[in-house]
Parts: sequence; C-alpha cells; structure tokens
Amino acid sequence: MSTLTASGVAGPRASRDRERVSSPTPPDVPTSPSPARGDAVDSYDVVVVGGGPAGVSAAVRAAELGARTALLEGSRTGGTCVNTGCVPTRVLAKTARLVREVRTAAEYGIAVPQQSVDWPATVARVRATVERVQAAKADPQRLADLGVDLVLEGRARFVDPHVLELAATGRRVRGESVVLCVGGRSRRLPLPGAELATYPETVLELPSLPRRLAVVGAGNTGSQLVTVFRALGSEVQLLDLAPRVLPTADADVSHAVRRAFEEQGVRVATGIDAVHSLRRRADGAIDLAWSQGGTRSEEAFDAVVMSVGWPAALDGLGLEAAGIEVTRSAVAVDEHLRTSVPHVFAAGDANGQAMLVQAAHAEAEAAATNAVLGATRRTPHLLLPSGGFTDPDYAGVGLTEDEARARDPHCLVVTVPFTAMERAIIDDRTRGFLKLIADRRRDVLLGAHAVGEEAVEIVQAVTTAMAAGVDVATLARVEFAYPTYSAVIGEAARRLMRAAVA
Ligand SMILES: Cc1cc2nc3c(=O)[nH]c(=O)nc-3n(C[C@H](O)[C@H](O)[C@H](O)COP(=O)(O)OP(=O)(O)OC[C@H]3O[C@@H](n4cnc5c(N)ncnc54)[C@H](O)[C@@H]3O)c2cc1C
Ligand SMILES: NC(=O)c1ccc[n+]([C@@H]2O[C@H](COP(=O)([O-])OP(=O)(O)OC[C@H]3O[C@@H](n4cnc5c(N)ncnc54)[C@H](O)[C@@H]3O)[C@@H](O)[C@H]2O)c1
Repeated sequence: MSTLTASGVAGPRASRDRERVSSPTPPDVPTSPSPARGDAVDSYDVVVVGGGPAGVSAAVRAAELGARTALLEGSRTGGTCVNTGCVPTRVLAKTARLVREVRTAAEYGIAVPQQSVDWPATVARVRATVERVQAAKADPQRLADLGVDLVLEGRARFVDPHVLELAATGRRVRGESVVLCVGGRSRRLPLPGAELATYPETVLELPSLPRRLAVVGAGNTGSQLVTVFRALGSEVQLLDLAPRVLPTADADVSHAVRRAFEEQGVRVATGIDAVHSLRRRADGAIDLAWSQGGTRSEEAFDAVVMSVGWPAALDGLGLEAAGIEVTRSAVAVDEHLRTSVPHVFAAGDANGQAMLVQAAHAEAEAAATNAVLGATRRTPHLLLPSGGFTDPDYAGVGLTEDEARARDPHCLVVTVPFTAMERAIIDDRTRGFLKLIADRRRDVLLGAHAVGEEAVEIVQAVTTAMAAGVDVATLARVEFAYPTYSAVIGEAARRLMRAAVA
C-alpha cells in the first residue's frame, strides 16, 4: 500500500518496525531503540507537534485519512486543557461551589459544623481528577489503535522545514506535512520581581491558601481564579488594564460579573495604568505596585497570580530553521490554517486565534485534512460558544449586543432576568439573565449571552438552534421541560416575537 502525501503522490514510509508509542522514560509502554543524535530520520506523511486537544484531533484525522502519522509530545498528552487548564480549573470551580452550597445549607435545615478548607486535600483531589481524565482521553493505546505513532521523546525542534529533532533522544522525524499544535503558555510581564508571581499553570503549587491574593488580568482565567479563591476564603484584589472585567464578553455580562464580584467582597480595579513591580518583604509577603489614574499604590499580598494573556509556546521550536513567520506572539496562518511555509499548518492556541478547546478541535481537523488532501478547508468559527465557571457562571455565542447594533441598529434584543424563571426561584439562584439577539426579521439568531446558573449549558442549547438555522418563531414554539433553566430560552424567544422593530 502506498502512503498519501499532501500532493497525493506516494510518499516515504515510516519505519513500521518501531513501536507505535515511544518514550525516553520507561513507562508501561514499550520504547523504541533510539539512534544516535541526528543519525536516523523516520519519515511520515504528517507529523503533528503537540499532543493537546488540537494535536490529538489533528493526528487522529490525518490517520483516518490514511496518512502515516506521528504525534510528537514533549510533555504529557492532554496539553494545557487536561493537565493545567480547563480540567483543574473546573475541579477548583466545583470545590468553590461546594463551599458556597455548604454555606447555605443551614437555610434548608441542615446543620453543618464550622467549615474549613484543607488546601493540600483540594490539590490532591484536583490532581487525581486530572489523572482520571488523562486515562479516559489521552490513552496511548487508543491512539495506536487509530494508527497514530505517539512519540514521547521530549520537545521537538525544527532542523529544516521538513525535519524535527526530539530533545530527549536526538531522533529526527521527517514530515511531508507538519501540523503545529504546540499550544500556549501564560504571558510573563517583564517586571522587576516577576519571578515572585504565580501563573495559572502553577496555582496548584501554592503551599497554602493565600490569605491576601492579587489577581492581575480579569480575562477568562483570572475571573475564574477570583471566584475560586474568594470562595475558599482569600481576600482578593483584581487588577486589569482593560476598562471592564471579561473585556471581550457582552458588556452586560461583564457588568453583571463585576457587580457579583464586588458584592462578594472582591476589590475590582479596571482601567489601571500599569502594574510596576513585585518585591519580597522581610515577612515573606509580596509587595505589588501598580498605578491607576496617575496614583501609585503598593500593597502586600501572600500571592500574586498573573493571568495577563496566552502567547503561543514557540520557545525552542526552531521556527527560524523552517522559515515560519510569527505575528503577535503566535504562528501566522492563512484562512486554510497554513503558515508562511506551505506544507506546515498551525491549529489551536498556537495560531493565537480562538484559544478554546472547541476551536482547537475544529481547526485541527481542518488543518489535518488540508495537510493530507490539499488546503481547501476553513474554520470561520461563526458559532463558537464559550463560558466560564465563575460565581455566577457566564457564557456567550455569536455577536455581542454592541457588535450586532454596529451592524444593524434595528436588530432585536431581549433580556430575560432569572427572577422571572421558576426554577431559578426554586433554587434561590435568581441572579442572572439570558439575552437573545435576532435580526429585525426574526429569521436569524445573531447571539446569545447569559449570566447565572447553567449559563454555559443554556448558551450551548441556543448554539444548537443557531447551528440548525432555527428562526425565532420556531424556537418560541419549542416546549421546555418544567422546571428547567433552559426554559429561559423559550421565554426569550417569545419575547423576541413580541418585540417591536424600532
Ligand atoms: C486556566 C485555564 C483554563 C481554561 N479553561 C478552558 C475551558 O474551560 N474551556 C475551553 O474551551 N478552554 C479553556 N482553556 C483554554 C484551553 O486550555 C486551550 O484553548 C486548549 O488547551 C488549546 O489546545 P492546544 O492543543 O492548542 O494546546 P495545548 O492544550 O496547550 O497543548 C499543546 C501541547 O503541545 C506540547 N508542546 C508544546 N511545544 C512542544 C514541542 N516543541 N514539542 C512537542 N510538544 C510540544 C505541550 O506539551 C502540550 O501538551 C483554558 C486555559 C487555561 C490556561
Ligand atoms: N472558560 C474558558 O473558556 C477559558 C478559561 C480560561 C482561559 N481561556 C482561554 O485561554 C486564553 C487565555 O486566557 P487569559 O484569561 O489568560 O488571557 P486573556 O488574554 O483572555 O485575558 C488577559 C487579561 O489580562 C489583561 N492584561 C493584559 N496585560 C495586562 C497588564 N499588564 N496588567 C493588567 N492586566 C493586563 C487583559 O486586559 C485581559 O483582560 C484566552 O483565549 C481564553 O479565552 C478560556
């Protein structure tokens, strides 16, 4: 059987005598013999670099299309998502929710003794859950069964546009096409004392719960960490250069989350001028200096978390050896996810576009298909739902109200507060709303934004309707089970039907 290449011409075969999984360390999977540094080159149709959500999707897709495929992972499969991002954050969010539930238990007649949080036990629980998700999602045998050679021999580095060298063994792997799925890492600000900061990937390494915590950056990551540590008892100061928290969310979502933070006792400072420095004090605390409106502040914290952005993880990748261009801290790609070098593609956080798991999957499948069959697929990401597990939760899909009004001032917007929904009243979770945005003819849903209980699931349900091209009248006729949070969708659709066009 001949192998596929991007041009459809028979290409070089991989060494099939190698085990499908190789690793420099002796885990429970067999390892392949490693040739001397730079000696041998194993050839594949498609080499995928990075084994996070994007890399695994790209490798599986390429293998499904019949390409000989290698997946090079420098650390652990699962990437940021499983190991240090979504999964641990979600377990921490559940921990925070449990604390809040316990706090209100007495209102339901349940006596709970004075609560306390055992941080090491929380961390152990998070780590155990990461392992369980690892086992379910990133099973090397599953990849092998799908026809992917998983190579765990350290970080890969280009030595020329087709060949990558693996740091742990020096083995060289050649790809007729290469798909870069190397993800990102937290941005490091070049500040005096920056080494004193904690980063989202390292919050679990905090030795104890900080009594006083500063979170710099109120994007998705920072906002979720605010909720977690506030619920666990920390005094929290949130700082951001942007004028509002969650700066890319719908403005009403952003305002609602900020209001909730402030009611919970979080000090929120947006529109600051700059963060200046961190400095270790004699008592072990960290002095953080920042300014706002020209006034300088300096305050002591037990920990300072920096969540100020997520550039692509390009250090040591040798992009210069391949001639691959970088723009704004990410690998530049065209609409077909092709880099400046035509046989190299980039998907997921590495290209700096959407930076969500669902986007990583979609981009990776398109990039791998393009790598194998030719570059024609695109991922316009018109419908990319996302959300975060703060207190309250928030979510959105499609255009924000400001974006929709900028395109058509006569678009229709309705907002249904959770105070109107029986389920929210029953659960005592009336903080929140669903905003639905439709075109003036009510043919197309343009956006949905929610704050409150089950916000992410509600927005996901609206996304399904949007993806199916459901018009407002049809949505208004859908029956929703009683009593559910998603019933707010039907109520919003009915209000859209009654809304007057300006
Ligand atoms: C705290 C936090 C919470 C998040 N929560 C959510 C969420 O709830 N929902 C959501 O959709 N998104 C969330 N995200 C974003 C999500 O984690 C990323 O969008 C997603 O992981 C991107 O997948 P990826 O495969 O592109 O990159 P990654 O998951 O970062 O994977 C990249 C992989 O490449 C490997 N690698 C890097 N360089 C090399 C190299 N040179 N050689 C070999 N291997 C290499 C890395 O070891 C890593 O395994 C969160 C992010 C953070 C930081
Ligand atoms: N639940 C989710 O879906 C989820 C959760 C976490 C992260 N993510 C994704 O991961 C990526 C990274 O998220 P993130 O929150 O780390 O980054 P981000 O870029 O989304 O937010 C960074 C925040 O830091 C602020 N900032 C930047 N420089 C600053 C400075 N010098 N001082 C003070 N504030 C500064 C920005 O204004 C912004 O609000 C994003 O694309 C995000 O969507 C998604």
